[in-house]
Amino acid sequence: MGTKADLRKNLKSRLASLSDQDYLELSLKVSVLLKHLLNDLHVIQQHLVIGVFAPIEKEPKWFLDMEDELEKLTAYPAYAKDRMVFRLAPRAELEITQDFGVGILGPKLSAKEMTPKIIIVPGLGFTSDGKRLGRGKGFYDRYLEEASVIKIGIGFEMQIEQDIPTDPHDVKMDFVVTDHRILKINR
Ligand SMILES: Nc1nc2c(c(=O)[nH]1)N(C=O)[C@@H](CNc1ccc(C(=O)N[C@@H](CCC(=O)O)C(=O)O)cc1)CN2
Ligand SMILES: Nc1ncnc2c1ncn2[C@@H]1O[C@H](COP(=O)(O)OP(=O)(O)OP(=O)(O)O)[C@@H](O)[C@H]1O
Repeated sequence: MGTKADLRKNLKSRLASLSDQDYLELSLKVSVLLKHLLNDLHVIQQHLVIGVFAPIEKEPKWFLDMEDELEKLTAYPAYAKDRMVFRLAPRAELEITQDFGVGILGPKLSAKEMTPKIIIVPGLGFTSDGKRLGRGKGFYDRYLEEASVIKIGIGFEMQIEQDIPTDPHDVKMDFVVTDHRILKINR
């Protein structure tokens, strides 16, 4: 098994090879399965705030098949003194920010800070037993360390690895959703 850095490079080039059309088709499949999982978790009936993300690069467009009611429950990552918090906002109210050092859509500073009950976690790679490889900044690992929250990793089937090198601070997912399947991790 290589290092995290090697694996990141490998996964990034795999994703870069996805055509725009495949990216959209696979995203739609991810979104359909994620919708089923969120229904099973009674997100809308129970008004559970859900931490999501504004996709960058080839992260799945998880929202393509979502119900409109979900928009009232979405909270997006925001930078706060070196750590990440979540602020409630519908997708239409996001604005471009450079707060994390790269241009990403994020909530306005006036948006209400919330503690999500469920977090949709982006990643460069996942394993079927819930390991995750992120972009190497540690924002999610540091946030998830303190939060007792249901963690749903999402990515394309091509991002599923046999194994991923981990450090003690790496946090495991409770579910991994791809374009093919919903993996429930038993821990
Ligand atoms: N969509 C999305 N939102 C997110 C994250 C994420 O991974 N994806 N984050 C997850 O932490 C946080 C932001 N942190 C980020 C850190 C690095 C990069 C990034 O694109 N890094 C480049 C390298 C840039 C550089 O180091 O100069 C890269 O990975 O190619 C993006 C987001 C919160 N919001
Ligand atoms: N719980 C933590 N406490 C302290 N430092 C941490 C913690 N989690 C991660 N870090 C630090 O963050 C950096 C990046 O960690 P790592 O390579 O595991 O990130 P990642 O999981 O790929 O990224 P991300 O979580 O942002 O998507 C490392 O230097 C690590 O020491």
